[in-house]
Amino acid sequence: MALVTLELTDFRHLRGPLLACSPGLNVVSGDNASGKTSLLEAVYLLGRGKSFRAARLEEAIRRGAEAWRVVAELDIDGRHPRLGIQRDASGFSARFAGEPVAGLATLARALPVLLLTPDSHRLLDGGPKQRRRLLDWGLFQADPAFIGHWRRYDLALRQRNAALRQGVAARGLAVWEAELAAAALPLDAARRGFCAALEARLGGYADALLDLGELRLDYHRGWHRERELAEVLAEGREVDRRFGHTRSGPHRADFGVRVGGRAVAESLSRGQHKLLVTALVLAQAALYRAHCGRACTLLIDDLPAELDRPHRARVMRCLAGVGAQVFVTAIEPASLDTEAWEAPARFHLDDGLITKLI
Ligand SMILES: Nc1ncnc2c1ncn2[C@@H]1O[C@H](COP(=O)(O)OP(=O)(O)OP(=O)(O)O)[C@@H](O)[C@H]1O
Repeated sequence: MALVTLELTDFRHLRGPLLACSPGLNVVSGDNASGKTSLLEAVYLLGRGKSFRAARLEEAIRRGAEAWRVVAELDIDGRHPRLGIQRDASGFSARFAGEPVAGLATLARALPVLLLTPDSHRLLDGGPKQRRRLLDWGLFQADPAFIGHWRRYDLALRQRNAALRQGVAARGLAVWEAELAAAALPLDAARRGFCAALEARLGGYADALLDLGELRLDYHRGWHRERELAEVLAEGREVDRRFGHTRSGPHRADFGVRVGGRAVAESLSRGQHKLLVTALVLAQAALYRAHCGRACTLLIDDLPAELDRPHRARVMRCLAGVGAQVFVTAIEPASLDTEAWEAPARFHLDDGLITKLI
């Protein structure tokens, strides 16, 4: 799975010809505000249908224009379908292989993208939502049944929350609690298994990038580890009523990384933090490959930031070995060691104008 070509129309200030991408490394260089992050944003939008930097997609419409469009030719096991997205006055729409796309799941399957930005440290030291998303994206890709488990649980959760707010009596709540507890089981089992697989890969990448010593990934399922969820929900009814929502269950799941027995937030430098998050994303890309038998597309914004030359070289070597299509941005392309890559594509940006360097 890879982007073969990319065509941008009125997407922020980006302009230029159809871009022929490498299935391996793509280096995107340019000064500050030249459009490097915008280029990654366009690719991310193709695979996720959401931006990582703007809540409102109309913000990306070039000033003075009425719509933006991003179209790519993909390579999926030798087939070459087109994937196109646009945001115009009527909203966001997408087409894949000539058909309108109804949900984001189609985009995510067509172009699996993973992202690393200078803000990605939040994955480890921010709230649990991003970590749950990481697990669920991986499971969504790896296990066709996962989305069904997730939807069943989500529906039961919304029903119980609505019942709590409507003051439904205990007997009525118990019906949703039984369903919630049943729906929680496959979700929890899938996440637990995924965390174990992620931990196994993470150790290898963390060793290659950081020399930290023993590293643990602790999975928290979202309710007391020795209790049945139905019991916990029944006991917590009155407090849940006051809060207006369900406080226990897989929607509160999380994981944490510990190094030498200590939480990472307490013990690592910023550079080490970045390397550990990089190791986590590499582990995710490797797992995607192992589960799906294909490459995903890795987007890395400002790779050199906060890393010294030896560590940048280590990251580039690990990236070359993970078997993904990679887009990296850098102000100075010479700061990236591309020796391990065959025929990287190089793009340069100058105030939004993209040129491919030969
Ligand atoms: N809707 C838009 N229309 C036109 N130009 C836009 C729009 N949105 C953003 N820009 C321009 O894009 C520029 C920012 O681009 P971007 O953040 O992609 O640059 P960058 O190369 O990643 O920068 P840095 O290296 O500083 O992070 C801004 O200067 C802004 O003027």
